[in-house]
Amino acid sequence: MRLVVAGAAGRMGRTLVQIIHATKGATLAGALEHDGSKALGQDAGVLAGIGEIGVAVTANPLETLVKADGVVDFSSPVSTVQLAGLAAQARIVHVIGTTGLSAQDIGKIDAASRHAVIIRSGNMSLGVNLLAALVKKVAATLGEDYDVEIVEMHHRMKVDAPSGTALMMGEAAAAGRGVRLADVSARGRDGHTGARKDGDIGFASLRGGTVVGDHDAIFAGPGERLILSHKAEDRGIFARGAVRAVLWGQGKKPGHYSMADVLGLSDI
Ligand SMILES: NC(=O)C1=CN([C@@H]2O[C@H](COP(=O)(O)OP(=O)(O)OC[C@H]3O[C@@H](n4cnc5c(N)ncnc54)[C@H](OP(=O)(O)O)[C@@H]3O)[C@@H](O)[C@H]2O)C=CC1
Ligand SMILES: O=C(O)C1=N[C@H](C(=O)O)C[C@H](O)C1
Repeated sequence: MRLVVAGAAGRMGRTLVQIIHATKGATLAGALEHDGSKALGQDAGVLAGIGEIGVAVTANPLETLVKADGVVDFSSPVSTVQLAGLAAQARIVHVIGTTGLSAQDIGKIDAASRHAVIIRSGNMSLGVNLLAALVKKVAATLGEDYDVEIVEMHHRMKVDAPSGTALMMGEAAAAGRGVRLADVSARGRDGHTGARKDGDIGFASLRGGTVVGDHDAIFAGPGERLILSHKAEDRGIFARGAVRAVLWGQGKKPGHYSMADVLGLSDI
């Protein structure tokens, strides 16, 4: 499968170039960055630390996508929404790892998925997707006597909060309780907030150093706490998941899929 990496000079982009290069059945057909990026014209393999592979970074998405079967995209919300439209025109698979998307952005991605196979997840790792299924089950079992708080920590360069993974955990807990996350979400507590509201799902975000991604879903009940935890140690877990997703997507019907679909976890 001929693949394009969007955000090719970024932390995830460089990891993806390494993983695609090492994956049988996948070849790197293009590397995208934004207009004005310092990486334009550089070899994507050199940027990724694997030596020259003959794929230069460009800022021409249309020209690049028409020569590909799929695009793996960990870039920025503006770029991801634009690429979803172009992937739909080119009828190729679009894997979206970008987080910090607004409801409006997701609406546009939904519209593009009428013509393209789009696989989107706030976290592409096997461990986190399994954890989300467990969070749903535990939330359904414990009910509202146990307060749910989601705590995440990431490296100092991360630009969005709460993380996409934290929101996935929140969605899973809300689904387990049969409520909408938007109705019960408590974010950014500060000052005299009053006591916690029954049924709230709370979020707290920490930033610092080089932390790849830590997430805890805490169920705090009367006299005990249950904590479901995931610690990412290497970005390779996200990149391998994304490559697995794009290969899975080839030949599927157009639609907006999740990593749970790819991993066969949707029914848990
Ligand atoms: N779903 C998952 O499993 C995971 C998701 N992520 C998410 O992926 C995204 C990227 O993360 P990370 O790699 O750490 O971030 P980086 O900032 O290191 O990488 C993003 C890259 O995309 C580039 N970019 C910005 N705009 C465009 C554009 N219009 N076209 C092409 N490239 C563009 C950036 O360029 P510049 O720096 O010059 O702005 C940068 O090189 C984030 O949203 C993050 O939360 C991260 C890890 C796992
Ligand atoms: O920006 C990151 O680094 C990460 N982003 C994703 C998120 O927002 O949850 C996934 C992972 O935690 C790393």
